[in-house]
Amino acid sequence: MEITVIDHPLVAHKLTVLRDVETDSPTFRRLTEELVTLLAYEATREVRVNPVSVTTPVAPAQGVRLAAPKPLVVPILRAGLGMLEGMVRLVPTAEVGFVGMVRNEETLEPSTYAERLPDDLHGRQCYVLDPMLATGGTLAAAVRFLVNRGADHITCICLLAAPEGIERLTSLLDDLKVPCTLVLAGVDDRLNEKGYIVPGLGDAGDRLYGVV
Ligand SMILES: O=P(O)(O)OC[C@H]1O[C@H](OP(=O)(O)OP(=O)(O)O)[C@H](O)[C@@H]1O
Ligand SMILES: O=c1cc[nH]c(=O)[nH]1
Ligand SMILES: [Mg+2]
Repeated sequence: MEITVIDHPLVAHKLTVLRDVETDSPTFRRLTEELVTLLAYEATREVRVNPVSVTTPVAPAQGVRLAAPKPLVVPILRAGLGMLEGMVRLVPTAEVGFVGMVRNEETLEPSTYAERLPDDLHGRQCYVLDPMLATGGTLAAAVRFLVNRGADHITCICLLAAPEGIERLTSLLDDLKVPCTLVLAGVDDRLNEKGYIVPGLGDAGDRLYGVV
């Protein structure tokens, strides 16, 4: 798996404010969207395009347009939903599918409670959105789900990861037959005994939408 950690002062600045326990939900939501737009610029470097010709007011010109089928953006509910606007701002013609997953806070195992995706993903480039890659179980299950449906190119966009989670994700997806890349704003120190990223930013879903 190809892994890119974005090294940019604006990303570092926004991530720092996002982490701050004093940052309120409206600001957290806005910063999440802004960060995703910055990460998406790098994450879409391999998006498929076709050559096209257009005519400018002055002369014919050669260019490119996004290829069909359209890219599919898949936020992992709940917290990944906070990343959706920032992503579709950059790729407005993308389609959007949804997967709802929650991690059991005792066992740290993910379970899927909702899914609304095209049945057939053959030939689709998929962009999976989830702010937190902690143990890696949730993201690995989501990627596996999309590949089993036929997706042939996966890009995961996360804000923060733990080194243990990246290692586990890589090993869980070791046998994947399609290209899979991971784009991140930062890699933190470790996981704590509750499976939270340290220093992290706490529970991303709760900070976006409130404690449930
Ligand atoms: O890498 P893992 O150890 O699997 O954990 C990461 C997952 O945990 C969080 O979601 P959570 O289960 O809290 O659901 P939520 O988005 O509804 O808050 C986060 O958004 C990831 O989906
Ligand atoms: O640090 C963490 C780990 C899992 N989920 C979160 O929202 N934060
Ligand atoms: Mg949560």
